[in-house]
Amino acid sequence: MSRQIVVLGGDGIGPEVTAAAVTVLRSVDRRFHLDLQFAEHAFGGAAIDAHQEPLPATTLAACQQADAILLGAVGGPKWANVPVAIRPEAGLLALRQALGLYANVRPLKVHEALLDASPLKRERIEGTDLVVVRELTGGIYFGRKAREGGAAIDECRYTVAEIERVTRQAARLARTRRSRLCSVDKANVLETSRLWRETVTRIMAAEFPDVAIEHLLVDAMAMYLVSRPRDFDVIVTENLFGDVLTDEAAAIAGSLGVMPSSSSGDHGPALYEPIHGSAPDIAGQGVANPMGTILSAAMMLRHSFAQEEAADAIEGAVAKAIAEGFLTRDLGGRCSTAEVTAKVVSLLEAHVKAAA
Ligand SMILES: NC(=O)c1ccc[n+]([C@@H]2O[C@H](COP(=O)([O-])OP(=O)(O)OC[C@H]3O[C@@H](n4cnc5c(N)ncnc54)[C@H](O)[C@@H]3O)[C@@H](O)[C@H]2O)c1
Ligand SMILES: CC(C)[C@H](C(=O)O)[C@@H](O)C(=O)O
Ligand SMILES: [Mg+2]
Repeated sequence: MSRQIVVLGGDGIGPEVTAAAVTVLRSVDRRFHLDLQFAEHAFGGAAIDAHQEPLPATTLAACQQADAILLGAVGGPKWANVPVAIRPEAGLLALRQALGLYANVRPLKVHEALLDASPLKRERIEGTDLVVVRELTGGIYFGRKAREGGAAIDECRYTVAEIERVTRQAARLARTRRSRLCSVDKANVLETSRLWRETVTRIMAAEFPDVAIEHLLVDAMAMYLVSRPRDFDVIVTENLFGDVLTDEAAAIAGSLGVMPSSSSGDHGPALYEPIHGSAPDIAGQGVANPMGTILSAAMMLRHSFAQEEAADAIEGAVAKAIAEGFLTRDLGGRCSTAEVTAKVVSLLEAHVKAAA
């Protein structure tokens, strides 16, 4: 049974990091016989250039029929002035919405060898192991947007059902970990946040009495995340807060370049992408850190294809490459994208031979 993976490289360093992850997946495939098939499709700014729209119908149809999707990143200065409705980022939001990918899982585990790559003190961050579950298809990102008179409007709207389903995903994930959930909102000011807090409280009491729940305001959370990150297990929050807090969390990991993610809904294929953007400042130089995308590919093997062993092998190889100092510039190293990728592949091959 072959597995169809749609690859959306996108823009800037996007195609560089997806190519690295595909190289790693092909290597794993040779050892674990997963029968992975890859098909690349136009997306983001590259699709605007070729087809005048960031999410062409053919790309969306291919994604809908895929078993999983691997995405690099979209956007960049070249498309800064295209009409808002067809910006590269609008294509990404449209894809998330069309596929119903409401639960975006962004894990953060600090690697021992990267403790000094973080701007934070090592004794504060050592042992950090948390996951942010970011609501991805609601909130201010998808509300009504308008210009009226001299003003601009971005409506923030959440339904009870949207909050319930992401809470359940986060609580189920917490059960597989340390059974602690922290819900982040701004319930002292926002009506959507008051509904968020009420709903999370009700679902947790009724369905997850075994999972400890705490509620924090987002401004305090922004501070706790860097002052006591070890205290958190699973964090659940709305779309915009999750976007901001996870880039902040990347500073704990050492770089945005190492943070993976998965986005899934109740049906259909899930999407896997690093949390970083197209990094126009380093695009085309061959120095992008491919680890976030490679680790996203490991999440794909685990969650979409139930290939625990293959996923563990990739994560183990990335950890070993880090421990042996095969690092790109963002982590203080001198390796190119290709050198890091080749190292991960050679460690994977050695690992599989040793296990055989
Ligand atoms: N999911 C996505 O497609 C996505 C996510 C975030 C931003 N964006 C878009 O990307 C464009 C650039 O945004 P930005 O500059 O604010 O954020 P960015 O994440 O692209 O870059 C921020 C900084 O981190 C560095 N960086 C990011 N990923 C890296 C990697 N893998 N290796 C080494 N360094 C890395 C960059 O060089 C830059 O200095 C914008 O158009 C934005 O909308 C897209
Ligand atoms: C590019 C942008 C639309 C996107 C977001 O805000 O969701 C990005 O920052 C992310 O974190 O995936
Ligand atoms: Mg972001």
